Amino acid sequence: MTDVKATNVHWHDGEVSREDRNALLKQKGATLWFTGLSGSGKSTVAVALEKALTEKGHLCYRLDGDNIRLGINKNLGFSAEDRAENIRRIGEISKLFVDTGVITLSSFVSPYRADRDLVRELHKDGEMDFIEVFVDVPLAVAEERDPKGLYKKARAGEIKNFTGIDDPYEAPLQPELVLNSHEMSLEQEVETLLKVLSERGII
Ligand SMILES: Nc1ncnc2c1ncn2[C@@H]1O[C@H](COP(=O)(O)OS(=O)(=O)O)[C@@H](OP(=O)(O)O)[C@H]1O
Ligand SMILES: Nc1ncnc2c1ncn2[C@@H]1O[C@H](COP(=O)(O)OP(=O)(O)O)[C@@H](O)[C@H]1O
Repeated sequence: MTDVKATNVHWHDGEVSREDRNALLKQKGATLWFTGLSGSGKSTVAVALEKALTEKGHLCYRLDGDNIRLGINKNLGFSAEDRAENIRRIGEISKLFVDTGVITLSSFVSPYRADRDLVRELHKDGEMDFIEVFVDVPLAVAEERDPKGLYKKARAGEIKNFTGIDDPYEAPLQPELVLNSHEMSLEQEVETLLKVLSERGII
C-alpha cells in the first residue's frame, strides 16, 4: 500500500470540546480493548457489557473483528502486515469514538503486542482512557469451544495462519485487566468490567 505522508495537514479544533461532549453524555469516552484467542470470549463479553451499559443509560458501541472485516477492512487478510493495518485502523476509529464521548468496546484477536501498543500510544496523544482487557483462556479451552468451527478447519489445514495453531499470539505483559472466561461466569466478567469503569470515573 502506498504510504502517503500527511504533509501540510493540521488538526483543526472546533468550538465543542471532548469535555463538553462528555458532560452532555454524563460519562467519559474510553476504549476497552478486548484481546485474546478466537473463541476466548471477547465478543460474548463485549455483547453482555454493551447490554448492561445501555440498560444503565450509557452510550457505548462495539467494534468487532468479523463485522469490521466485512466492511471497512474487507481488503485485509491475516498476514502479520494485514493484521497490523487492521489494528491500526481500528485503533484510529476507536480513538475517534472516544473523542465523541462513546464507551468503545473493541474486540479483536490483535495477536501482536506491538500493534496493541501502537493503539495504546494513539490514545495517549489525546490523553484518552485505554483499557486493555486480556481474555485469557488456554488454547485447549478455545479449541474445545470452537464456536465457529474454525479450529477444526485450521487443524485440517483448510485455514492457514490461524492464531494459536500455526500463527502466534503474544499475550499482553501488563494488561489493565485479565478475564479468565473459563473460570468466571459471564455475569462476574460484566461486574468486574463495570467496577473498573466506575473506579476510573468513566461511568
Ligand atoms: N487466520 C485466522 N486467525 C485468526 N482468526 C481468523 C483467521 N481467519 C479467520 N478468522 C476469523 O476472524 C476473526 C479475527 O479477526 P480479527 O480482525 O480480530 O483478527 S486480527 O486482530 O487482525 O488478528 C476471528 O474472530 P473471533 O473468533 O471473534 O476472534 C475468526 O473468526
Ligand atoms: N464466561 C464466559 N465468557 C465468555 N464466553 C463464554 C463463557 N463461558 C462460555 N463461553 C462461550 O465461549 C464462546 C466464546 O466465543 P466468542 O465470544 O465468539 O469468542 P471470541 O469473540 O473471542 O472469538 C461462546 O460460545 C460463549 O458462549
